[in-house]
Amino acid sequence: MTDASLVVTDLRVEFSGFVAVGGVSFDAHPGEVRFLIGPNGAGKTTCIDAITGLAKGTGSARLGEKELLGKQVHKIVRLGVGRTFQTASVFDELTVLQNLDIAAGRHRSALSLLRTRRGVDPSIEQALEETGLAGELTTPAGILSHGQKQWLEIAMLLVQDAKVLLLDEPVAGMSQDERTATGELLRRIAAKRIVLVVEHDMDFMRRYATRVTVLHQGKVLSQGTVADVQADPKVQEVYLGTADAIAVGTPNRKED
Ligand SMILES: Nc1ncnc2c1ncn2[C@@H]1O[C@H](COP(=O)(O)OP(=O)(O)OP(=O)(O)O)[C@@H](O)[C@H]1O
Repeated sequence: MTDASLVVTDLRVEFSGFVAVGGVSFDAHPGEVRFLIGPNGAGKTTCIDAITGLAKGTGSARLGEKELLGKQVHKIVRLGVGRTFQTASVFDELTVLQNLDIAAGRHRSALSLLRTRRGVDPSIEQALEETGLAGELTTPAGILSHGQKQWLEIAMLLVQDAKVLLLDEPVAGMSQDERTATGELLRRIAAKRIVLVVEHDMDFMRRYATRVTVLHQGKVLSQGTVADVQADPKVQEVYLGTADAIAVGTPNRKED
């Protein structure tokens, strides 16, 4: 839960002289589902990497009064900034509850593992309810569906009380039903947290984004509501000739 905003100003990331992110500014507030979109190589993941300390960036990325750039990864996590990766990173051989215990920094004895329900922390209980995984407590993460694994990752961030959730392509590879469930989940968790979603899926973006920043070649191409960016000729030009062009340029036919 947070009242603070994430404000990124003139973010710049270079890899051996190659400018991957060249002066990007955007902000994200609690209560909105914020999207970062753009073609392959636009710099979306690198922005998240810089905010979370995995890539060295210059400029500024502030969470409230706190500057994140230049801090070590674990210190950024401690400030409440959590992220997911394009491939879900859960422990396949452990149960859903064990994964959440680890995320919560809790060590559960073998005995209490047998009496699972009784020993569930309120924060874990809440994360399970919020992500729809309450019925999967004792399921090994490895046999969860692709969508459920992503939700487990999000649940792990929730038990850590993440104030900022940076989600890298959360619906990639999901079924239509899982996408819808994920969109609803993002809306719920965004009510009191900052949620920034990197996505390629334009239908999903148009359905759930409150505001969008479009990146292209490391720079902000367009920024605003879904309607704003859809109507922007610069955006249409960049997506022209790609599979995404139709989705950006025309109303959503599948899900509206
Ligand atoms: N560690 C790295 N070393 C060198 N170049 C990198 C590194 N990480 C990313 N890049 C380059 O920076 C640019 C931006 O990459 P990034 O992964 O941020 O793009 P993206 O918008 O997330 O793309 P995608 O949608 O394909 O994931 C790309 O040209 C990429 O090849």
